[in-house]
Amino acid sequence: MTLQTPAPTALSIRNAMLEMGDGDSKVIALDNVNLEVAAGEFLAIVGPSGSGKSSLLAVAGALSAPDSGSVSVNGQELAGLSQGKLAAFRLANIGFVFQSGNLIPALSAADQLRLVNKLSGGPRSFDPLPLLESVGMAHRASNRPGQLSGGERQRVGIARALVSGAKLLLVDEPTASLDRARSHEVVELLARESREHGVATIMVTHDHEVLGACDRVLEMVDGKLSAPVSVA
Ligand SMILES: Nc1ncnc2c1ncn2[C@@H]1O[C@H](COP(=O)(O)OP(=O)(O)OP(=O)(O)O)[C@@H](O)[C@H]1O
Repeated sequence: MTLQTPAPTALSIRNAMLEMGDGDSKVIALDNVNLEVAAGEFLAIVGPSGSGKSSLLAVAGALSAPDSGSVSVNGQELAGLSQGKLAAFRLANIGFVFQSGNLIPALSAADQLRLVNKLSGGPRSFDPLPLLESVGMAHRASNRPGQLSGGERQRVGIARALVSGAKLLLVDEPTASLDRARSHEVVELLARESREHGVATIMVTHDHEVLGACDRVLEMVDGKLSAPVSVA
């Protein structure tokens, strides 16, 4: 009999509460949220507009602190870290991928990755090609974003998010501007990168067509995370 060691927890959120706005327009964006995501797991979060999905990504990514509750990433409790330490921790441990890929227009695909390596204090000998190769973009390494399709930009954005060896990847609506075939390609790529690199990936999406590639799907409603959603 082989005993499998459980994958380490990459993200742990406990009893997180977050209010947004003030006075009469105050809303509870996160209402006692509890979430654990294991290394290598690909989790999708769905839910209506305004239900708190972006707020959850912001808290998981150390971009906002919850009003109460705790967040830890790779075993590091985030509360109590100074702003400087938090920024360095974020750069080394958390990758972000946004809707449009969020690439810098003037830089080639290879230079997008080189810049992140430099900012995160990576090795001088860093070679962007293997990562670009892993997302199927090595042949476009010297192209700038304006010379790439939406799906290709997303691939470069995913490679860039993995440059510093981040073990937590936060992905916001990666397929919003893509057609069905490219959406599937991008989400399959996220699934593969999560598995192969042991990265915990949380993807917020409205695109129910791509949920089959995810290990787990949760729904957010009125700031609360529901039980798992079946995607069978
Ligand atoms: N800067 C802000 N000031 C006040 N309220 C805010 C602010 N940002 C978000 N909210 C409110 O917090 C709640 C959660 O918003 P959030 O952006 O997390 O939802 P979402 O599920 O990501 O929505 P969408 O799917 O439309 O992107 C909403 O009621 C929203 O109106």
